[in-house]
Amino acid sequence: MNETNRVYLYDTTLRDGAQTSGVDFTVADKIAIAQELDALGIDYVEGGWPGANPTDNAFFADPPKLPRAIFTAFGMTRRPGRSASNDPGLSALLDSQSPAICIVGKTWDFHVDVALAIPRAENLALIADSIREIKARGREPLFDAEHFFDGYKANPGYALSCVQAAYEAGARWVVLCDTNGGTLPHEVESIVGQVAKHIPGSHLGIHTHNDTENAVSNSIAAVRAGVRLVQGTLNGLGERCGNANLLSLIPTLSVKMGYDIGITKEGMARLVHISRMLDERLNRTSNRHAAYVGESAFAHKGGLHVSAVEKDPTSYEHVDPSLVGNRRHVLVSDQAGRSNILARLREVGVNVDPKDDRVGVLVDLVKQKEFEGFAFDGAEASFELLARRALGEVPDYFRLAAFRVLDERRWNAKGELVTLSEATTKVEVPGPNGPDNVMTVAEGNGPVNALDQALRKALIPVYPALDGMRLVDYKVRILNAQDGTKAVTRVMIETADRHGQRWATVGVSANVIDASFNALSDSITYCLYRSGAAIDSAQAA
Ligand SMILES: CC(=O)SCCNC(=O)CCNC(=O)[C@H](O)C(C)(C)COP(=O)(O)OP(=O)(O)OC[C@H]1O[C@@H](n2cnc3c(N)ncnc32)[C@H](O)[C@@H]1OP(=O)(O)O
Ligand SMILES: CC(=O)C(=O)O
Repeated sequence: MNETNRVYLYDTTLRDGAQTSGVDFTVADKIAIAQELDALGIDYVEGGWPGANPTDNAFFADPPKLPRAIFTAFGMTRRPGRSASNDPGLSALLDSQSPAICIVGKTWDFHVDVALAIPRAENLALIADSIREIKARGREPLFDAEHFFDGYKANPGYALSCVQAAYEAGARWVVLCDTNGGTLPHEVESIVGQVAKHIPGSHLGIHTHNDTENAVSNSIAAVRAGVRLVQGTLNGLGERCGNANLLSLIPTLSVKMGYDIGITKEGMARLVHISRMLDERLNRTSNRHAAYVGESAFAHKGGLHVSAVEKDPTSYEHVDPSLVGNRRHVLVSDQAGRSNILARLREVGVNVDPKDDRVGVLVDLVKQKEFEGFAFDGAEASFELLARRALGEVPDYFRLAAFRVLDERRWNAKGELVTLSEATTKVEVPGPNGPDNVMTVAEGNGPVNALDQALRKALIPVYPALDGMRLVDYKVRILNAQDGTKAVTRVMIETADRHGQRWATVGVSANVIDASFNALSDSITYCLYRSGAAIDSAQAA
């Protein structure tokens, strides 16, 4: 691979990513994320802005050991009226001991006039002096040319003189920033082409924002025009609409465009893990539809798609999902044909002859149920039960004879207003001498919780496998909102067992408690089926 094919990656998750609304990293988060980035093979890891806040100060005071990546501090040029050697902001960066320092500076004449309110020539001195000081102190200087594209459009000569000042003062990388995120790919490609006539591409970088949904495209356009360093963030975090998503850029630059980005095959296969790790740390729901790494990035729903994917996955997949650590999913819904059903059955270990009449019956059943309001795309356990029941494989572990739920709001002994629910269930379970009718009562903080508790009380003595099963998510959706309180509701439940295995079930009814019971009942049945609970052994118990 020749040198011009090498594109360096610079991660700014811990700095620009920290500017995302709702994101607030702890020092522990920063350490864990920096280590993941290093293990992935990112060239530069920007840790934050030493001197800007206590978290970044603590992080830079005791930075993680990164065997591979260049740990980088971010800050701004010296302030007007201060010398570079006596500027408190610059001193904080130099005190951080990080081997590389990236400083942001103005390149749009409008910002120099309005935000800094200094003569334009003085801004050039701010930039050059700061870069020279960093270099003189033995660090690698990088220059983030703020608002470069807007600046270039307004006054190309001045914008160029700013980046040239940085380059001539010794900046290893001059990073052209689309700070407001409004530049389009064709503009980026053309402007970078102009700049590359003055500063070699091997010293140019790109930093884009996603305000027109073009951050990744703009980065690609810049690379095509010659830049050899790309700044971005994990999952596209960043100020306002975010930065270029490195998790999209990495496979695109490497697998599709053939650049050497220093990421090994093993690193590439960790992309899904890294994306989810970040979401877990930030307590955010992962974007199912994220390119490459989303749960749905290789999910096939349309019957025509699945039919072809079954013959050859490349028919509807732009890359092999395993390259980025993802996997293929086949969804079952009213968009399904026989191929979806057969593929899903195979996935769960059921081998049916494709010509078996029951497959057609199951396709019709799924479509009818979806018409009634069920959604099996997302409730895979309910689909598996539906299929296995159609094949006569699921025993009747228990039978509900009746349930009743009471809700009460009252003042408790401490003078607090509390709402409590009480559920009574009557279920028929296998007993040593034939079916037993068990009646249980339980309280809960809501009707579904009370129902869940009452059912477990009845079932756990017979089926110990249910011990440790817990509800982890509960969602209600109104299906025909125009009917107001008479609307049909769909309840989706996610359950986990004590080993951390999770499964999702669905229930539908005009009555939300009834819909919840149906989803709950499927969830319990699924747990029993998977645990291999046998009715005979339950009877023995
Ligand atoms: C495009 C980007 O995303 S750059 C990164 C932006 N990120 C952040 O700002 C997050 C961290 N920032 C902070 O914690 C604070 O802003 C600090 C600590 C850096 C500075 O805080 P303060 O000293 O209170 O200043 P404040 O944030 O109000 O304003 C910034 C000042 O820097 C000046 N300034 C802005 N850019 C530059 C620059 N490149 N070079 C020199 N001075 C600059 C502004 O003109 C302003 O000066 P003024 O106070 O004389 O008007
Ligand atoms: C430096 C930076 O974050 C920007 O210009 O957007």
